[in-house]
Amino acid sequence: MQITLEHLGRRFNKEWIFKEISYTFAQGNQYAILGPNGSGKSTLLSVLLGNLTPSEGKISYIEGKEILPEHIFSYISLAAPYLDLVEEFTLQETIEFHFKFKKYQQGLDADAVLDLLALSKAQDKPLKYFSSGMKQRTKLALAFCADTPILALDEPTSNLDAQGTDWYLSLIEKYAGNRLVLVGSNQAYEYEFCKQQLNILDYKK
Ligand SMILES: Nc1ncnc2c1ncn2[C@@H]1O[C@H](COP(=O)(O)OP(=O)(O)OP(=O)(O)O)[C@@H](O)[C@H]1O
Repeated sequence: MQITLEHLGRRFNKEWIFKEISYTFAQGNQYAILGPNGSGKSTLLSVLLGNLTPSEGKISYIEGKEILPEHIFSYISLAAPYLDLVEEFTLQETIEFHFKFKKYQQGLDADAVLDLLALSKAQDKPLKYFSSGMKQRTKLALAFCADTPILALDEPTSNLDAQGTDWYLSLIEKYAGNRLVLVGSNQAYEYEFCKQQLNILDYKK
């Protein structure tokens, strides 16, 4: 999978969030998208993932052949604070529902995802009774365990304690190696492993 941006820009009303991004993201690499609060990290991620259209420029997706932006969602796993889970579902139902639409990474199944989460006692609990940290762990596990070439993580350790952060870093080692990883962040410990870094502030005009 390769994502290529040519002179990409996005604005809301008259405010340009970023302009003139020409950049190539390639599979097997990890990219940190950096910038202070409100600078546009989530906006850029949303454009990269086909959830927002660019205001100018071009974005193309190549996976052997060109993929149309309207089809790119099936190549992506996203974990983000603004992504809602179905609160009425139990953890078991959440996992089963998610993997009706995405394939498991090789060697994984619903039990393995539960083991990975280490929340087996909460297996039959509706997510509305989960703590914010338990919900964040769930979102991360679903994203890491799905077999998609693109893994997008916006503020991946939000609501996680120190143990949860270590757990997240262990998932990066196990399940991110051969994917195109995008991390929107301003916390060094959650993106330090990213060899490529792109700062939104370099694309303000
Ligand atoms: N739908 C929208 N309509 C108008 N303005 C928006 C919209 N979405 C985002 N913005 C604005 O775009 C700018 C960038 O927001 P964005 O959420 O991308 O920043 P961020 O870098 O991810 O911030 P944070 O680190 O706080 O999560 C902000 O000024 C925000 O108010």
